Amino acid sequence: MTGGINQEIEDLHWNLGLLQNLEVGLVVLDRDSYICMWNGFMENHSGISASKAIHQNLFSLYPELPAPWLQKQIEAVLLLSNTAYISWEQRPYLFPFKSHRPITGSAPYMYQNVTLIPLSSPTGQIDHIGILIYDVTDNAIGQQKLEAANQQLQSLSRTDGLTGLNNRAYWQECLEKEFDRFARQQETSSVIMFDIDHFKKVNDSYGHQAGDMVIQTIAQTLGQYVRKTDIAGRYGGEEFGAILVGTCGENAKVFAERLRSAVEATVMPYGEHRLSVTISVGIAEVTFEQASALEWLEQADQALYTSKQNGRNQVTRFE
Ligand SMILES: Nc1nc2c(ncn2[C@@H]2O[C@H](COP(=O)(O)OP(=O)(O)OP(=O)(O)O)[C@@H](O)[C@H]2O)c(=O)[nH]1
Repeated sequence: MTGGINQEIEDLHWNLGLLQNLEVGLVVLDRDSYICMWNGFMENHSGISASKAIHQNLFSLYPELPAPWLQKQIEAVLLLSNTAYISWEQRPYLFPFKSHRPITGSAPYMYQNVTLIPLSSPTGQIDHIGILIYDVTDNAIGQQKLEAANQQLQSLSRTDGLTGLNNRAYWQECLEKEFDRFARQQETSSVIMFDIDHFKKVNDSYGHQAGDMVIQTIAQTLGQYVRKTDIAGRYGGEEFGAILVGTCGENAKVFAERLRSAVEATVMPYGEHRLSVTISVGIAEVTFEQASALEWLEQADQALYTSKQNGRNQVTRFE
């Protein structure tokens, strides 16, 4: 019998030793949030010894904690007798511990997953709560880096390399979205397409590099003229498009005329040369008669063709 008790005490001693040295934070609170256990991990990262922490109210000891939120979580765990998990994605950390990992030196604090466990007494009553703090800084930083890389990749896959505008595939995707939005919300929009006039001559006379520089300059002008909500793109070699969100055909014509005259007035120095070009523009407003975004685009393209036919350097609205 005595041996049994001795064995139990020994087991308890071992268990406490393990909990004390666990690479996980362990805090046990009573129903009034007074600390009953504060393991080595908590001591190391908080700088507060167990002898100082135990018998203290957690929220008095740690005023930085999000008290109303944590109290609500604790109450729910005690009431429902259910374990609660809080991931770093919901709340990056509970205890404001510094990150000590050398490879994640960029993390200002330790990211934490937190588990709240209801603890029952020998009589079966839930009168304590265990808080486990897992240091997930490496995972969190890894995931954040991956997300940033994905975002960068996505942005690259949508961007035209020469001009920095949206590329054709992404721009067309936006046009389709705008067409669907019109079907749902009936808010008008217009699309403009434009093409640099006699661009072949620029390449032939000054070389491909000069041609590229002209394309970049026109793209910049377009970028300066569109609103933040508009979507500008490079459709092809020297052809551009812009979705003028919430703009009727009449106002799109005013916009296009301004853009046309700005391009005409732009002088582009290239070596000892001063280059200038003009653009032909086509406009189409979205309508219920169009069966698809493609038909909407084709109407703008037809209007652009009319501008070319009628002598270039002009704006035509599809009627
Ligand atoms: N420098 C450069 N040239 C390009 C690029 N993409 C297409 N081009 C050139 O753009 C020219 C387009 O010529 P065309 O389609 O005949 O039209 P244009 O000379 O502009 O004449 P119009 O459109 O009828 O006024 C071709 O010479 C293409 O090689 C590019 O990225 N850079």
